[in-house]
Amino acid sequence: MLIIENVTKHFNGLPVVSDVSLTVPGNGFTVLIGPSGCGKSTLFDLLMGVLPMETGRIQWCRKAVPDLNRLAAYMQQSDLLLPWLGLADNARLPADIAGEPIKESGRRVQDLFDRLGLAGFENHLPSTVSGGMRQRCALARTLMFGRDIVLLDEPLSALDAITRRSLQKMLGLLQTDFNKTILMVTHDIEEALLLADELLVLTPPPMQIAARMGLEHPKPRRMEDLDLLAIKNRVLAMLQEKRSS
Ligand SMILES: Nc1ncnc2c1ncn2[C@@H]1O[C@H](COP(=O)(O)OP(=O)(O)OP(=O)(O)O)[C@@H](O)[C@H]1O
Repeated sequence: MLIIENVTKHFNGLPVVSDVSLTVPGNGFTVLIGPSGCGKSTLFDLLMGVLPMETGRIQWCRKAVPDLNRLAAYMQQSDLLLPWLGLADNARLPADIAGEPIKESGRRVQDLFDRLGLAGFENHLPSTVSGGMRQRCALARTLMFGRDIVLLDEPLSALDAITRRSLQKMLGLLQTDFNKTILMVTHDIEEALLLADELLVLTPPPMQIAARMGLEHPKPRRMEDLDLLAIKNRVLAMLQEKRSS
């Protein structure tokens, strides 16, 4: 279980993240949804140890840890693939940096490429494949870190709606097939409702958690589900109210 308690951060004296606490059960999928600029990237930078926390504690598997730097893999909006490397070499980078033998890392990459629908594209350069394929490669690279926790910072926001839906299924695999503990931020309410076990609605800055909703609907989910549609409307109303208050 990942426990995050009382995280606070100011920039230039102004609060950006204000006393945020949340828990992600092992193999859980928690989604943060909030308005643009509410501090989501700052929160992830704090969790990853990129920025120092002013207050806050993190626990993983009942042990206090300073940050998630060595425990979590972080996937961002931009695929950050190196343009001069083929897709398989891009995905293998974390293993290369860790000094893993190429035979072993090559086998792991091939397994991921088979499961993520990238088989046959191992040697393609990023510029020669679609945005969806590049993000699948970025997902494979994230999985190559072999970490138990995955932080997803709007990983699909640069994609068109149809590609996005197919990639959402793939993000679901992180939980069902790869057994990860996942914390994701997104602006897309439907994406949140399709994937989350718990949905946390954020306030405009300074970031606080305005509402916590458990979603026990079996997965895979469909947005046609009337109950999910009702929750979507509730979350939308909440976000609009927070924006205007
Ligand atoms: N290094 C910094 N110095 C000063 N202010 C900063 C710094 N980094 C972020 N901010 C401010 O903190 C607030 C939150 O920024 P952050 O990038 O975390 O938001 P976000 O929710 O990830 O935004 P978006 O949804 O647009 O990606 C913004 O008002 C931003 O201008």
